[in-house]
Amino acid sequence: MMIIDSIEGMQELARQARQDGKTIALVPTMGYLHEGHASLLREGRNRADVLVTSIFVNPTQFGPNEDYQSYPRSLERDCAVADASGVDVVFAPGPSAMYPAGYQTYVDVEQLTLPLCGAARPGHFRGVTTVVAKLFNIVKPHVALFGKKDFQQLTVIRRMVADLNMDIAIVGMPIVREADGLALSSRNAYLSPEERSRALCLSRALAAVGALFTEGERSVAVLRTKALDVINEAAGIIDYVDFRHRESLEAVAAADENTLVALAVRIGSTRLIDNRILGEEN
Ligand SMILES: Nc1ncnc2c1ncn2[C@@H]1O[C@H](COP(=O)(O)OP(=O)(O)OP(=O)(O)O)[C@@H](O)[C@H]1O
Ligand SMILES: CC(C)(CO)[C@@H](O)C(=O)[O-]
Ligand code: BAL
Repeated sequence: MMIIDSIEGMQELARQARQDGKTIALVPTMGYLHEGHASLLREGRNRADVLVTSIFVNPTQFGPNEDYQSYPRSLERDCAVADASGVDVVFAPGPSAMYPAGYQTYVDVEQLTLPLCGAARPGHFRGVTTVVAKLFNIVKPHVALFGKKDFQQLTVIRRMVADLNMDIAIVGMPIVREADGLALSSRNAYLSPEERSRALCLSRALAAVGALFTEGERSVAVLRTKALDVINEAAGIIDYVDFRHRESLEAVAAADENTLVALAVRIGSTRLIDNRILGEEN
């Protein structure tokens, strides 16, 4: 496995691979890799000749009062996970290589970034789409894989790829959870043992909503109240609990199989997200 930190080095490797007729898969990450990332890497391994993962904590997607500085980082550990998952190249550029002095170009997807995490984190998706577009230009993948845990991010990236005619297949991967239901997240590392157990309210709220839906309940007001009850009981601070169409992300008043239930909750100072589609298992 190679570790590349220079943009030119990565571009040259990608250019050569394409010239040799090889396909490239990219799994973009912010590092501190866990089993959720590993599931994306294993699928990427199946889908292309050359598997690249990027590790870059992207400053432009963090707000001024967010956790850019404290975000967990461990390149050595990440390289071990990447290697064990069949990665050929870890691309780990520094912030000044990605955003040199004078940098002033951004990619903005409009309506899809207005609700949910876009409303809660102004400017977040502008940073995400910008860095993902840059990574696509540097790594030149044929296919890129993203987790459904960040469901809105996946939707926004699909829109960007379609709107800007990027010739890249986007693959959405299922949410990987701990045995008790907690969605794996690098930010879980911030949780104390007591917070870790309260953090189960996210997946439990989604399960409770799913169970009511299966029993026939379709009123978003009723389903939402159920989720709020579960989260409030665990003293979670609600950022949003929202019911939206899975593709348009428009708000719905009555739930159906295509309804996305998305939530963001703070447990102590840690902000966690989770979601489910009502017609699906996960
Ligand atoms: N539990 C998970 N299951 C499936 N995919 C995941 C999971 N967690 C993260 N991913 C995916 O891995 C990719 C990189 O995500 P990222 O590095 O931000 O990890 P993260 O654990 O989501 O971190 P954070 O704590 O910042 O939310 C994204 O496409 C994300 O959706
Ligand atoms: C896609 C991404 C790597 C862009 O920085 C990030 O938002 C993430 O890890 O989900
Ligand atoms: N997984 C999305 C990255 C972020 O929260 O900034």
